[in-house]
Amino acid sequence: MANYESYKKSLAKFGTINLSNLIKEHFPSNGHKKLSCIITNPFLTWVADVAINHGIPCAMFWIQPCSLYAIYYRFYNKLNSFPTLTDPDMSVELPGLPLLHTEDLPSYVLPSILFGSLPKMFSEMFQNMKRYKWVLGNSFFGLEKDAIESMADLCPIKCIGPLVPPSLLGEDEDHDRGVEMWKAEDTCIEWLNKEAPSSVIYVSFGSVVVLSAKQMECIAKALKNSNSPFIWVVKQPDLPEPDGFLEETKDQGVIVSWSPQTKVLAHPAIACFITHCGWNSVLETISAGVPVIAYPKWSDQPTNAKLIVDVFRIGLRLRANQDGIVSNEEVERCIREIMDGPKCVELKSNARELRIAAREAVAGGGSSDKNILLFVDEIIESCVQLKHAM
Ligand SMILES: O=c1ccn([C@@H]2O[C@H](COP(=O)(O)OP(=O)(O)O[C@H]3O[C@H](CO)[C@@H](O)[C@H](O)[C@H]3O)[C@@H](O)[C@H]2O)c(=O)[nH]1
Repeated sequence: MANYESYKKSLAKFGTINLSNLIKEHFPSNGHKKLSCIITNPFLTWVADVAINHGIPCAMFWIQPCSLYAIYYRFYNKLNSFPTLTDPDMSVELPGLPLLHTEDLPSYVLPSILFGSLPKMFSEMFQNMKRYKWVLGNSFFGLEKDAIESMADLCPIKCIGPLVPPSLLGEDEDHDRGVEMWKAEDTCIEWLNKEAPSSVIYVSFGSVVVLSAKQMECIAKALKNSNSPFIWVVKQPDLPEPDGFLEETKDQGVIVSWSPQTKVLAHPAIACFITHCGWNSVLETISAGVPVIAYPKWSDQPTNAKLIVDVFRIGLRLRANQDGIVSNEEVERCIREIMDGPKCVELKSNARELRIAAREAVAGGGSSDKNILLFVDEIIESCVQLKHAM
């Protein structure tokens, strides 16, 4: 953590100097080329200060759900009541959101985790939102309508998402751009091609979460007992496994260290996604129309799981026992329920509807498309105003 703190400080110090130099060099104040806007993410708060110092309007691109934006804004500006050390289990009632119990709140607003580098940064940022002329969100209006509307008079957020590879939204794969964090094992797609439609469980916990050996064993046992084909992304070098798991499941599933996730989710053989609920994974599963088994760990993930179950209505949530472990029986229960249970049809149908809604949002004339055009118009407008003021 000490290293992370000094890394952050040095990034802010040298980032400020370098970005300022870059602007001075390429867009000098007496030159004819002007920077009309800087877009930054929420984790580089110093970028907004550089932009202000150079008289350039700044937009913040919020990369988690708008619901989280609303929660943090209200929390850090003390607009509503949140759990405290003396009342740690209170439920939180906020406009545009379902009633949030402690287990649904982002971990950073919990009284036990209030301190640390990220809460400090969020606190400074959310109390200084005037530095941003625009806040853009990686979501879409139809998905989080109530939360978005609840912020309209406070500090509006305009959604321009979902920002997922175009192939997930029905476009040609050639249009996909982006960087892969790690080299994906594409062979799992060949394996998927041989599986029946809607039969495969996909399991992945994103780039950060690492599960305990005990937890991995429970998941392994559940996958084996489900008798369903599976793809499981395991980043740890050693897979803690119950005796004989690899041998006994060699014809049932595939374990990869990193998958081509968006291609996997778009594949017709996928039936459901067991996920830690990172927001990118959530947007990807929504765009692919795949129902979810939610296993949130920290940060925004508990709230994302709440949204998945109670707002988007496309999934189920795993419950941990008193030791903090999700048992294999619990995982098996949710697998049975999502594959075959009474709610299965409804969850699938809701997921299909959201898939359509996501495509409509980014298509010409859709809500996200309109917002991005509006954003561009406003940038042009602010350039004109600046010119007149000079
Ligand atoms: O085998 C894999 C596993 C994941 N992915 C990709 O990796 C990304 C993972 O992103 P996300 O689902 O958001 O998870 P994290 O990497 O854990 O994201 C962090 O950042 C997110 C955005 O702020 C937060 O929502 C999460 O809580 C936080 O853990 C996605 O695009 C996946 O498609 C792959 O390509 N292959």
